[in-house]
Amino acid sequence: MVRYTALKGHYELEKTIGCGGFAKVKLATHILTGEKVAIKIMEKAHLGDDLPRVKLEMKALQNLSHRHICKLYQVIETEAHYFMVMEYCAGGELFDHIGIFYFIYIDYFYLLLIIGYILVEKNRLSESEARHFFRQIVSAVAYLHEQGYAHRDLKPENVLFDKDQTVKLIDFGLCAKPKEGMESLLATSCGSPTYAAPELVIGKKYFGSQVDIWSMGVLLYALLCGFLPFDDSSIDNLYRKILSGKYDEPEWLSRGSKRLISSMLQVDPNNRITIEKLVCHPWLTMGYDGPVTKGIHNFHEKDNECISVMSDSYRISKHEMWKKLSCWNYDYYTATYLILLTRKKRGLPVKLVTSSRLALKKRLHQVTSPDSSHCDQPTYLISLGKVGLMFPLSTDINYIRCKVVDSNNKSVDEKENVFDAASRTPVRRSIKRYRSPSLDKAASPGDGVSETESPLSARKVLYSIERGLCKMRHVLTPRRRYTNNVNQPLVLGTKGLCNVSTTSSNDPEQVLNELKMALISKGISCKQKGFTLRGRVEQMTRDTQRIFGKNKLSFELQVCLIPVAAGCSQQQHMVGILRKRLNGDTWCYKKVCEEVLTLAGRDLQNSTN
Ligand SMILES: Nc1ncnc2c1ncn2[C@@H]1O[C@H](COP(=O)(O)OP(=O)(O)OP(=O)(O)O)[C@@H](O)[C@H]1O
Repeated sequence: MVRYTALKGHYELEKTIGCGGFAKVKLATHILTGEKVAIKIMEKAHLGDDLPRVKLEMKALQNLSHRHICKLYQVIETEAHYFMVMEYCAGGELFDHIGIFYFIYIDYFYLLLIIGYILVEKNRLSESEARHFFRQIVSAVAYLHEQGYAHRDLKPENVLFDKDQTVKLIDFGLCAKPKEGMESLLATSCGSPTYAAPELVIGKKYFGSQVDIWSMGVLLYALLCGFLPFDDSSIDNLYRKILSGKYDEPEWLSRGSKRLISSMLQVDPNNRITIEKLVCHPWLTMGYDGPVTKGIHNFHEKDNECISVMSDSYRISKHEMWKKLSCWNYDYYTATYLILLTRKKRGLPVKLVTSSRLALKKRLHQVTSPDSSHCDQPTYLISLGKVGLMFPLSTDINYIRCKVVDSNNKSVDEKENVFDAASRTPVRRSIKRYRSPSLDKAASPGDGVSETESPLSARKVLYSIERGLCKMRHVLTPRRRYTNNVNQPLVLGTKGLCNVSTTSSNDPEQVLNELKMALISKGISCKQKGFTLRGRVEQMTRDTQRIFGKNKLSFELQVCLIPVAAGCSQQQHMVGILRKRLNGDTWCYKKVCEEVLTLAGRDLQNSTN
């Protein structure tokens, strides 16, 4: 794994959650607040001519502050990389709401259950669901246009959800802010072909606001229909369809939604609905008090509580703290402040990890060399001057064994602590002392080193660390997920299951095996880590091309458990498949998932009949 030293001490990196044409996006924890963040990592060497695009995205996000636009917290530039630390959108992509609806069934006994699932899991949204999400998208785009920006890459992949299912717009790499305002024409052809307006397709000059309206029309159509209005595997045919402006109107669309879609998908941009009219369109206001709201968040506001918490933590006056913050440098101060403010707006406590906890965490970050020879759990050596301290580092430690070692890594003392899970206090179980010949040699008689005593410095270190061990366990344990063992299926909560396909199987291993077989038989290379399969469509055979087009794609399918009721036992869980697109076209991803899940379902049924 690549180590990014610029993030050390401030963020703890976790898994990769997305890849784009320019960036890798990783999940991370902001250490001071313990909040999850997404870090977009871009390698300068790979950016080439796209460097201005990255700079534009960073600048735009520093200026924009809206409830439905993913918030930027920090920008870090090193010799080799750009890092953008952003709000983490844990709820997946809008696309997951459009749905993948195949499921795995076992036998006829479950037929009724299956019919139930068919009714629940569908490939398009109801009008009221679509309205709920689309109002949020329109709100963000109206704000963008008001600020003089056009997004120019609106598509379902760029509409994410946070854990409360609130829409967050991402990927401002193609946005434009014309110097003379939104009334000036743009010339750069950009965006995804399927969502591109006719004027972009023919390479005419265009208004940014008008191409965004067209893309939103395509998006709304996809939400309500479950497929695209203009689609073709040949790009020439696709462009021909876009320029004709002709698309099917399925019979389930209401008259109101047909009218709205048609007003957005006007080939002549001058006939297209404007954003001012869109926010109060009757279809969008139906069932709501009024037009789409602005939803502006003033993140650069002065909040005395957040400043006070930070000034206490950094041990500087509130005045000094605000002076640093109000420069809006998008450094670690800005990140901490914006995260605290976000927490406050969500009604969560405004607090930081205390300095003693931080000191412990810092020591953890001094970890230099993993060593597994001393203990059945992995052991790490932390350098503390002349002596080192070794202890097993694990997130579910109920016991910690520390060992003081000399500069040659030889043990001079060892302690063992068993934590009483209820009281969270350490109970010393045994102390085993080592006699180190090297220390013996080095120690003068006055040092007090004897057969039964460790050197003073080592003892001091041990006792000081011992006091902290209880806290360390506290720091490490609360953030455990239900299970962090990759060899156990992940247990999901009951909320926000939009990207999970349910199955009626109760055997996660069996589902995993069938999925694996299905991937392989479709010619998709797959890597397994515990209950997660990472699939890659890369080397195109004629067969895979026929099914998936020429797109490259990577995605994850994770077999997980879904509790049927809160606090239920393992037997009362349903087995589900959590989907995550990592890279590549979403419609291709949808097709792949459908094919694989159907095939796995068929095989499962055969194996149990
Ligand atoms: N804040 C976030 N929270 C969760 N996931 C994210 C976040 N930002 C990005 N992602 C994931 O990472 C993927 C790539 O991010 P993004 O689109 O910003 O990268 P990019 O290189 O600019 O992409 P593109 O090639 O489409 O322009 C997204 O599709 C999404 O799945």
